[in-house]
Amino acid sequence: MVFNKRDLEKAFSPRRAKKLTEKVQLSSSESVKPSTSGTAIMSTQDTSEISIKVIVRVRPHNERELQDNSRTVVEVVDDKMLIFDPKEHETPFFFHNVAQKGRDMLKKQNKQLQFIFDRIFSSTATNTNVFEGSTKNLITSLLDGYNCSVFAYGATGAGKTHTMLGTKEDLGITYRTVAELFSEIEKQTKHREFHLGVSYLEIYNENVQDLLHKSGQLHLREDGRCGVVVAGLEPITIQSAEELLSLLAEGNKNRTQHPTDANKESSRSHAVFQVYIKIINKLDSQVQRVKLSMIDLAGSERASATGCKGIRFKEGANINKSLLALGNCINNLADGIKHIPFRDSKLTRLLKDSLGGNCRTVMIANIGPSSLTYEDTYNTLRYANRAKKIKSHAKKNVSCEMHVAGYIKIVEEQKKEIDILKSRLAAFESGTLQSSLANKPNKLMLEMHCRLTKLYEKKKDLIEKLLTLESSDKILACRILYKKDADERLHNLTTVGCVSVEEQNASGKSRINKSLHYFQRQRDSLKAQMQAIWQELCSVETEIQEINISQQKVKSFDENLQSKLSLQISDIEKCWIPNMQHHMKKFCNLLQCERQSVNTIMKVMSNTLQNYYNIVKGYGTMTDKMQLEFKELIKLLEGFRNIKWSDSDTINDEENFNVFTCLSMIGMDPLNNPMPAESEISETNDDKCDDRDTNILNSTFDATASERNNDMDNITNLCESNSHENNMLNDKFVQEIPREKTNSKMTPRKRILSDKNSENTSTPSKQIKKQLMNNKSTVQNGRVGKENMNKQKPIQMSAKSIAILNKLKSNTTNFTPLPSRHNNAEEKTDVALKVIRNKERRGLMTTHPYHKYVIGKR
Ligand SMILES: Nc1ncnc2c1ncn2[C@@H]1O[C@H](COP(=O)(O)OP(=O)(O)OP(=O)(O)O)[C@@H](O)[C@H]1O
Repeated sequence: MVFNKRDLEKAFSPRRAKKLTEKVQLSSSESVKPSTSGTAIMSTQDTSEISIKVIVRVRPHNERELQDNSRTVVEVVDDKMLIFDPKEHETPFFFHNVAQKGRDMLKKQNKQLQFIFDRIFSSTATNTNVFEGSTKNLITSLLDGYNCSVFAYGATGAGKTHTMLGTKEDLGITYRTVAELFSEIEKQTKHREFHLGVSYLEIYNENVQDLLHKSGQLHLREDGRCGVVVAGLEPITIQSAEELLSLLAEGNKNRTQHPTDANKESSRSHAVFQVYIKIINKLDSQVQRVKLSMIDLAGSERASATGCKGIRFKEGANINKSLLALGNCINNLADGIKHIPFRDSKLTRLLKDSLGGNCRTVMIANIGPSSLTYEDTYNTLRYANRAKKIKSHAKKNVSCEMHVAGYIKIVEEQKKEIDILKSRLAAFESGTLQSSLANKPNKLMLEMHCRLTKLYEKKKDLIEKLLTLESSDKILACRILYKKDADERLHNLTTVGCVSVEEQNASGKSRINKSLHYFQRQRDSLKAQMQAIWQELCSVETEIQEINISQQKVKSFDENLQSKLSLQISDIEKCWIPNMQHHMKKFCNLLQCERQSVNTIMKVMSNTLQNYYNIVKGYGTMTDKMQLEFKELIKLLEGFRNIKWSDSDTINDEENFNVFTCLSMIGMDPLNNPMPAESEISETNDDKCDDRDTNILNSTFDATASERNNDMDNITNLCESNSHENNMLNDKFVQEIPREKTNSKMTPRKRILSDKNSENTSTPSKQIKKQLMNNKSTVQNGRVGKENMNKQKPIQMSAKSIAILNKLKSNTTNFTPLPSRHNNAEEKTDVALKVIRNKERRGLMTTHPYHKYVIGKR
């Protein structure tokens, strides 16, 4: 069957199209509004529907058209609108030399049809312009995974081949598109891998032939996955756009071309150039397969125009047949009719994807400008106008291989994970789990950890309280020690010889005893508090150990929880340090106070002794021995501090020293240690006062006795190195030493001074009594030096003073008093001494001067 112009016009008749549109509008609720801008307005919500992009290109006049002086029937208004068969500039019609109104009735009326397309290229446009306005943007879609098609339609000699293939001077859009493709691929090779293959085939007389291989007739096959494929077609891999050029040239050689009246190089077949691209994403191994089809259709032709006969005529008929099928498909697609007759021709079967399927399509309608091709141009424009309404359903191509590979990968990973979990579960059930899973805290573990945290907090709190109490206890023990020292000093000075019990009681001894009792009561209270805290601490420690044991039976804590507990334990151990520091501060303050007291005592005693010395000397009762004793005393006073300091290095009983200075750390492990106070102070409650004091101060006396005994030993040694005349003084110290040195408990005090080495065999008390009587007589006889009389008049003196006085009296040698230091402290001391002496004289003194002074100072 040969199709002529009437058949084609019928196929693309706007009237027919109108009827079909009305039918569709009645049968479908979806309405398609006519496009006025070249872009169809989609009424559906399916955004994947996109219209075919329709581009019109007007070729320039060819030689024949120019020679015939034909009229231009296409006027390009702008890049989107043209007017077909525009009105001509009318020359006036004259009848009998009179210009007539109205048109020339002999002339055909101009159609003046306005067409709007996506893009219109005038006759001056180059292939570069066409490429940039048509297929350049397709490359992005192509590499995004969309199939793309470009086909050139038009009458024979309208410039389809020129647009698609071009010339050497002006390469066509096929080459330019592939060149752009390679350019884009080059930019994406870092993340994606590309494999390109090209094929070039022709449909000639309804036969499919491979233009790049001599393969004979090929057959089209429907593939459910990939659509229509050409069986036996062998794509050729290319690496650059330049390779494509040679391939196209080679293919074109094989293409069926014959000269016709309309076109010297008329293509008698539909040429289909396809680029197959396999894209592999390097990151996730995703594979995409896309296809770019570029089709140079054979031109529709009128037999009269081509002048073809015979074979050429048959060719033309086949061409028209396939184009007619294409027109029918386009009409149905544009009208939204479900049945599309793709199978009517091999061309439509091959273009199935490009027109109505998964593809982004660009149609380039080529037209001639001349009135000589008036009908062809008109038909082509109507054809293109219909094609605008076609909507394709483009979607991204994602290879099934990617899904399978992805699923395989996921399945393998999950299998590995299941194996790991199974092995962990087995280990957990067998109780040998050491993995990180085993250490993950569960609810029970978290509860245990929470309880342990609270217990450790409580333990720290209790230990801090215990250390505070222990510090207070040690300070109290030290104060008791100093009180005992004061008592001893007082005792030595007030219980000499004839001093009565009343006088002794009237001294500061009873007050000291009261203080001692008070301190002891305080220590008892502290001890009771420590006892309570200690018991609480023991119960907390027991609970901690129980939790630890039960927790270890289940499983150990994970690293995080364990490190938190370790931190708490470390905090508990460290809390000893600030408490110890605080205790040392208090202890040093106490030592400083005591040192000041002792210094004051020494000053006062030195002044007193000097006064007495002067009195005795004034009375002329100073003996040599007294004077020697005085000198030795001065020597001792001078060197006393030095000896003290050097002795501090000789402390060898470190444990006893630590009793006062160091706080114990046994609270850290209460279950394996006794309470701090119990470890240091023995419990005996025999006597009320002395024994009790002794018990309380067991540790205290041990420490200080040792220390002091060292002092005494040193002093003794020093004295022995001098002369035998020091013996009396030595004996004085020596007889005190055994009380502290040999007994941990305080022994009853010896109140009689003995001097075995003394020439005088009488007891010191007797001597004192004797001397006291002598002094009394001396005083009564008024033999008192004027100087001394002016300063003081001793009427009543304490027994100790009298004893010292007698000693001084026995010293007959002259002694120059030490130069007094004129400073404020000494002046104050002198004033205090005067007050004391006056009291002594009046017999009003009820306490020891030192004691009163010191108390007043404090
Ligand atoms: N835009 C243009 N600029 C310059 N010359 C053109 C242009 N378009 C077409 N021609 C020329 O017109 C002639 C016919 O063009 P072409 O062969 O491309 O037509 P065709 O549509 O492919 O015809 P057929 O369908 O018969 O193959 C050629 O000699 C070509 O060089």
